[in-house]
Amino acid sequence: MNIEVNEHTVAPQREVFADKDTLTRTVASRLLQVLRRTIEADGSAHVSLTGGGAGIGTLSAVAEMLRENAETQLDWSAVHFWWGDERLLPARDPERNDQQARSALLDFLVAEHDLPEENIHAAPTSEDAANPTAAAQIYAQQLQAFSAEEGVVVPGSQKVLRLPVFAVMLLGVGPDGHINSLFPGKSSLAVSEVTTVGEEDSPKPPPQRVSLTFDAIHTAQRVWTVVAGEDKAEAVRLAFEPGTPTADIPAKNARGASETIWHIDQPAAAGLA
Ligand SMILES: O=C1O[C@H](COP(=O)(O)O)[C@@H](O)[C@H](O)[C@H]1O
Repeated sequence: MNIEVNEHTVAPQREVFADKDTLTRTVASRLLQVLRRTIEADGSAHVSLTGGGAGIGTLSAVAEMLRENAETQLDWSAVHFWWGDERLLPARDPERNDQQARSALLDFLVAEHDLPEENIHAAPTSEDAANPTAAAQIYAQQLQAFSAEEGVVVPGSQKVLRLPVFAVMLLGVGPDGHINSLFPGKSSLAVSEVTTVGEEDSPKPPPQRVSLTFDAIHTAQRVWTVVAGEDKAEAVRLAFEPGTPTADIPAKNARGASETIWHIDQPAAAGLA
């Protein structure tokens, strides 16, 4: 399978941090700044969240900063949360990315900062959808309901997708180089012109998942990877090595329409020159 990197998106910058804590606190602070600026400019802001250690760590860091400093407050009623991928499990299952995000930050925002429940756009659960394909269709409809009428053009193409414009899309990177639930060698990598795709057989449990596609990722204004830990070092090295096929390391194609930043801690950056 040959998957082309979308060269019309922005090539990645990378920033290396001493440790995961420094990384997550820096990204949390930048996220708050971008949300504030986007709300000022557009009246609302959409953000796509990720699961995984550094992704959830970033949300915990946002919560910590809000508890520490009233200066960081913003109008949370104007912020909408989505997910780049989700595990097809029952609603309250602790393995769901949305449940982990709720524990780290979202429940706190609802309770203390007037985030409306309806701004939390969880992907379908296994109670909502019988299989990943059905879940992908339902999630696509949820996204479409928040699309501008004219849709969003995938950079460098005539493809128009119906989804909100994400001010920021956070992405974790697995040790195998996966992002969202786009795993190496899977047919989901080649799915285009739609926003979502189902995965029946993820190599990382649980097997059934729903994910945004590469095309959907490329419409995000800012794509920020958050990568921590020595088990990610080989995936990070390969992602920045010119000849690596995207089908082997999907994270190579983690690129945004106006900004792409890899936030990497020292252990994960060990293989970089
Ligand atoms: O399964 C998933 O894994 C990735 C990365 O997780 P990590 O624990 O290796 O950091 C995550 O980004 C994705 O959202 C999640 O569903």
